[in-house]
Amino acid sequence: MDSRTKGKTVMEVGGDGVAVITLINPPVNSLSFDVLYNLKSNYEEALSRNDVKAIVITGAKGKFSGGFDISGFSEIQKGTMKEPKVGFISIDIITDLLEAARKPSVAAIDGLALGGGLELSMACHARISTPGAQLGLPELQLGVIPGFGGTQRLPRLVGLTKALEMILTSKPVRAEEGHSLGLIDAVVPSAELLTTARRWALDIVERRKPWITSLLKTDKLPPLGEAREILKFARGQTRKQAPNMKHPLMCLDALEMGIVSGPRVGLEKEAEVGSQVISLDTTKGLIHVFFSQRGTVKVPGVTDRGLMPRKIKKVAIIGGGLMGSGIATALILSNYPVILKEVNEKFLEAGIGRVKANLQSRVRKGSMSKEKFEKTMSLLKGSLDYESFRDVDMVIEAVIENISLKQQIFADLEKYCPQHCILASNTSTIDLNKIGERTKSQDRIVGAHFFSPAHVMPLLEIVRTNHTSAQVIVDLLDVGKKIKKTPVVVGNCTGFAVNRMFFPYTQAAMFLVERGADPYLIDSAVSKFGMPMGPFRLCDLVGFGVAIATATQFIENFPERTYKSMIIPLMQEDKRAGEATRKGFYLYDDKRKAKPDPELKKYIEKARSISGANVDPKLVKLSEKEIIEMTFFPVVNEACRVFAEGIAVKAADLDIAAIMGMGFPPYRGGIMFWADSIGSKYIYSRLDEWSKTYGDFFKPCAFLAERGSKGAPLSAPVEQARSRL
Ligand SMILES: C[C@H](O)CC(=O)SCCNC(=O)CCNC(=O)[C@H](O)C(C)(C)COP(=O)(O)OP(=O)(O)OC[C@H]1O[C@@H](n2cnc3c(N)ncnc32)[C@H](O)[C@@H]1OP(=O)(O)O
Repeated sequence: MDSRTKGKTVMEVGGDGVAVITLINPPVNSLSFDVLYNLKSNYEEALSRNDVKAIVITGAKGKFSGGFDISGFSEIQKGTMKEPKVGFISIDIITDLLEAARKPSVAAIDGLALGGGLELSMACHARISTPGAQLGLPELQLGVIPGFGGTQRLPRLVGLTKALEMILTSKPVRAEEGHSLGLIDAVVPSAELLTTARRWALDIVERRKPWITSLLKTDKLPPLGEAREILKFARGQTRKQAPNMKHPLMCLDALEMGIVSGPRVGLEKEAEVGSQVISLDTTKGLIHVFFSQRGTVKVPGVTDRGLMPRKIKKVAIIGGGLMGSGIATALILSNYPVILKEVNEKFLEAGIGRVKANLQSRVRKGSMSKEKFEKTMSLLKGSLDYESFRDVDMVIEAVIENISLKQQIFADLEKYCPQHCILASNTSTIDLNKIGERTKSQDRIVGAHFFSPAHVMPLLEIVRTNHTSAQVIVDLLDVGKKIKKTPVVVGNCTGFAVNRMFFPYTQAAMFLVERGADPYLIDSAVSKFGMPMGPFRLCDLVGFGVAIATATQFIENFPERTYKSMIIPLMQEDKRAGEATRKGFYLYDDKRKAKPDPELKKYIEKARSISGANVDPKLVKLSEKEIIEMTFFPVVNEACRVFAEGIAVKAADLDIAAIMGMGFPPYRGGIMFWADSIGSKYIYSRLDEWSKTYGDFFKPCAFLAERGSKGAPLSAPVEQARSRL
């Protein structure tokens, strides 16, 4: 393969008259323009050759295709690649050359057919699949739309409602379900895939099997009036669920056009919309997230050294509280045998009870069978001492945030655990060097910071000190992958990446409220921006105990830039501690529904009198845009510090950490990507102005000042920074 080309196809014509075209573009046989143009040439040749009666398309090495080559979108966005004529791939090649050909095509699907891969197969006249293959149109998740005819062919094959579900949720179905839906014609074992597909193709030629053109099917489509109602409902839901995104509605436009005006017009609309969405900001953000998420496991100096992960056969967890039990749940769900250690029978029972409850909720929702529940629970053993730690490969400490307690635990672990055992702490804020002060084997100490609830939240912050060995990081990256978390490797500091970046977020909100801004308007603006909830609702959710403990760590470590507000401590004095006490910034009813509380004013006024802050008429009337800037630019500022200090190796890691750890909207690409979309110059100038008026809390850091003065992107690599990693 030419090093400049991306992938190819090969065609082999058998003595039976079937031309087998294989898509080759490792690792997922994505459809790059090179692959697509090769496919076109193969078709032209196959159609002109007298010895070819039918065509089978398949993918190399057990994968049909993961869809269009997503890096092609990035290149079009950057202008480094020219987009082909609108409709060239979907209409000229896939529809007019392939689907309308005089010779039939059969798709032989192994492993997966996603996005453009499934669309290509739907233009074939039959689809044969291996068991368990994943079939789906996940394009909306990337900010694009199915652009190779998927908006037209999927509803015609599986019906409108199911097609909408598959497209709008981006969730794939398995081959077996695809078969019952009519998307797949037969499911056969991998070893029989090609022979079945060849025979099927010849059967179509001989008219022993039907020659079906998906685009012309109408039997699965509802009558027009009903279709319009279904689409109207889908639009309403989409507007509610994705209010800041245009592309899902644009996708529905293409789908509806095909139903109302016929599939050819639909294809044209799809091609037009497909081209328009590429330049949307939300699309740029989502595509950046796709690659950044996969990039977190590439850690320079660690994953490029040829180290292989060691097998972790057994894990011990110390502490069965909310975090410990959540981590235990995540591990046993991925088949790791786990020992859960507690200090007494009562706590141990409670810890095991929490794990049980986590799994039972899956049984109740129908996502886990009773047998699987029993089997999974059998992987968990309780313990009150360290005797059973003699053969564990990894320990995760998850006790309360008390430094001397953790130091004692780590010193004990060194005595009981085998030499190779990884010693991890789930601390969310405490410096790991302090935790390991009384431990000799510093190279085995690492942070494994999960987010609550640990069995649900997708992020795992892997924290390394100057001493942590590369092997330990490689091992933990592998565990992270096995328990289906996205790991981000960060350096050691108070709060690590996520908590540190986001500590100014709540503080900025407190600052604004003490100066007269309405907390409920702040929450509403932040929710509209795309966060799952605003800062005040979040404080209520995590509870004021946690909020105060975290704030204390920051006040101690970064006093020069901490805004100290008394609002939370004053409320806590009155036994208002958040959602758990049914009162915090909001009042909560039996169903935990939040409603504003007029009494809140009292606490704000009292806090104001303690801090000596005055109501500022400018801040009372902030627009939503200004609220977002004043709450998130301090976050950007802290993210810049984290990046400049080398706590994160890549700005993109901070994007993923913000999205997965704090719920920053993925379609904004993450905190640094979003900041760059606004521009460092503007962010710097706003923070600089506020710091002059309101103090050092807003003071731009040196990194931001330097990049802002030049208008340079914040995400560009830090060359000179002394990495702490
Ligand atoms: C016009 C059309 O309608 C538009 C489209 O088709 S858009 C594309 C639609 N397809 C998708 O969204 C599928 C995206 N891919 C995936 O979901 C997953 O990669 C997968 C399920 C295919 C495989 O998952 P998994 O085995 O865990 O491997 P994963 O780590 O995700 O990917 C392996 C590599 O393939 C790359 N890759 C996967 N799909 C790709 C694609 N469609 N284009 C380019 N690269 C792709 C990944 O970036 C990664 O590269 P790396 O090793 O250099 O980091």
